[in-house]
Amino acid sequence: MLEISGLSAAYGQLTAIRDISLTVESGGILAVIGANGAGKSTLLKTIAGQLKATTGSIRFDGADVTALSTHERARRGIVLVPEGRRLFGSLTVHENLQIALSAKRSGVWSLESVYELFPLVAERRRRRAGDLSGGEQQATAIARALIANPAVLLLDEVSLGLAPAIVGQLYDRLPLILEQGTAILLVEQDVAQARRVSDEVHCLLQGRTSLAGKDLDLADISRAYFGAEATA
Ligand SMILES: Nc1ncnc2c1ncn2[C@@H]1O[C@H](COP(=O)(O)OP(=O)(O)OP(=O)(O)O)[C@@H](O)[C@H]1O
Repeated sequence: MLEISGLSAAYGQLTAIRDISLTVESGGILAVIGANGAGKSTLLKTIAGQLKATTGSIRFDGADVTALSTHERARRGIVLVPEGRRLFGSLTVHENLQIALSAKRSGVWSLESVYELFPLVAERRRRRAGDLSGGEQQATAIARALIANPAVLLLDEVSLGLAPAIVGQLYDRLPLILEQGTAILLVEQDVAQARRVSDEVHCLLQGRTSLAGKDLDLADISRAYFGAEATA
């Protein structure tokens, strides 16, 4: 469904990702791991169209979307939940979700069904988003993205700043999203979480793929994550 080939992207002179290739199938889940600054967020931003690719291609549902705008990619079903959640803090949870209705594609996800998926978000619907806990905000951000009925959901560091128990609860919802045929590409610094929830792990080191595959050995992941020198 999503096929990235030889993808590179840069901020001015700084090339942040180089020659990345990966594939995510419909209903599949792939986790991108790596240390701070490895290029994980850059990869998601480039796939979502917020950053222009300098080389390589992004194919989605059989079409080349590399040159399309963020808006057009979203219309086709590529939806990003950015790092930091970016909710409208002064609006209620319900209002934040209502805004997403304007970008709604057809599918099972609606206000009712995302409230069912995240009962805590439903309970907090009349609260200002800025007053919610980090976990509640993250659930709201995922709910907002789902309302668009994405074909592929890009999740940037769901666990950032959250207690492990909350992260576990959020990740436990993912199989219900995958069941609908949505693919998920997520970024995660926590290797154990990444391995637990994904079919496949893709490790970045200084912008390049250092390891990728299924059922990877922990020692290999550690070398790929930190670089060979760090573990030597
Ligand atoms: N807006 C930007 N302008 C310039 N350089 C940037 C920008 N955003 C990121 N970078 C640089 O690009 C590289 C990759 O950053 P990126 O945020 O993609 O890494 P990351 O793996 O997501 O790390 P983190 O876990 O810290 O978010 C880093 O060297 C970073 O300093």
